[in-house]
Amino acid sequence: MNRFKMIKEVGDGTFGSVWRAINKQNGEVVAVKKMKRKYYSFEECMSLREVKSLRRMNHPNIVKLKEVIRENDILYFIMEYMECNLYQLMKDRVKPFSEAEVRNWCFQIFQALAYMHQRGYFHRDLKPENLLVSKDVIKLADFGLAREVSSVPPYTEYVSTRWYRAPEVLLQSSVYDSAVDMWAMGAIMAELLTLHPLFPGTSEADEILKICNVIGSPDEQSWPQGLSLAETIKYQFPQIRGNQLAEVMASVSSEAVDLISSLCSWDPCKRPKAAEVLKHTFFKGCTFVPPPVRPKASGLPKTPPCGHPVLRHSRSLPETGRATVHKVSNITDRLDNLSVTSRTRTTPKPPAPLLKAGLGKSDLLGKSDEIPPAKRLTRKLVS
Ligand SMILES: Nc1ncnc2c1ncn2[C@@H]1O[C@H](COP(=O)(O)OP(=O)(O)OP(=O)(O)O)[C@@H](O)[C@H]1O
Repeated sequence: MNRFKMIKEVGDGTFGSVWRAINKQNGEVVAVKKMKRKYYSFEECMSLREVKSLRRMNHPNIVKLKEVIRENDILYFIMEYMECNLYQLMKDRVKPFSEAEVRNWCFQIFQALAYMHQRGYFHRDLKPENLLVSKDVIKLADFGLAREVSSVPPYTEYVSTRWYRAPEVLLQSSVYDSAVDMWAMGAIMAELLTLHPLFPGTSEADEILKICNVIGSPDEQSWPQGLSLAETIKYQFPQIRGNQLAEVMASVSSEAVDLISSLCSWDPCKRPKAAEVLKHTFFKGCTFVPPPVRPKASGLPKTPPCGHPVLRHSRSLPETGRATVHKVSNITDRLDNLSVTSRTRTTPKPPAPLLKAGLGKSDLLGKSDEIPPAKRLTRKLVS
């Protein structure tokens, strides 16, 4: 790690602290995520979800993992550096973002989601803190909870931050899919447009209550499977008609409200897929160019806002034409053979316990909301 000069801590999450650093060899500014627990073998690091999923992703709106380094049993992720996260941008704002800004960010994120969902992954912990921004480019980060769609349920571990957690996860369904990311995006979009979290539950039970208050309680018509899930865990939904989303979001366009209400549908099957969302009228005028067929345009200085062809590789690679193509494929190669450096100590260490994101216990059954201690201290518990 002495190749890197640590400049400043920029983030402290449950699993790692993130630093802005400089690669002394080439002067590149990078983000170094230093994991909090120790890793005693190379295999253990390579089986981490964050490594397994991120190394397969090569999309302009997914933060790039450049290197994985294990040194003295400490694991470091070297990532491309981003200036801030969406929560930081929101918390000091008085005036909500314009719809044009929200449209530009969300269009990019839905492209990243369409890409990863089509490749069989879903994120499971979408929240403003995990959406990183540099200028007008936004990228998905923190793949610590990402899952392969093809992985075999039941999914029993604690998943996602409560305010953005889909109802099927709150009701402890052991089978769920990429629709959980779509729910979270509905809540995030609404928060961006109003600067208030849409469902700021103080516990899991309160989270469901907050959802009912906004979209009304589910019934046999809107979500029959949800009623069965509730019955299984002996949970009784409050009977609430709910406000209209349009009332909660008074100054927001009808297109935005329509999209948010379809994303925040009780029934996961009724939520649109990311690829469908890109065609929603809210994104009218935005042009989607799927990554594999993007034109090799001359080097664009930065990610263009929606409405322009998307070719963001050139942002970090200021070459033009053929040279750009060459560099991009180098990056792909590098991702395929992601550089993993491991410097082990000679003294053997006992095997570390497997990384667990948490347990699936719920306060809906009178049990505590088992959130890792660091999460308890976050804004998620502020009502
Ligand atoms: N590539 C990056 N560039 C700049 N800042 C970053 C980068 N990656 C992460 N951060 C910052 O560090 C914070 C924590 O990072 P991350 O979410 O990866 O950690 P974590 O331990 O997995 O967190 P969580 O508690 O959400 O599980 C992020 O919210 C962000 O502000």
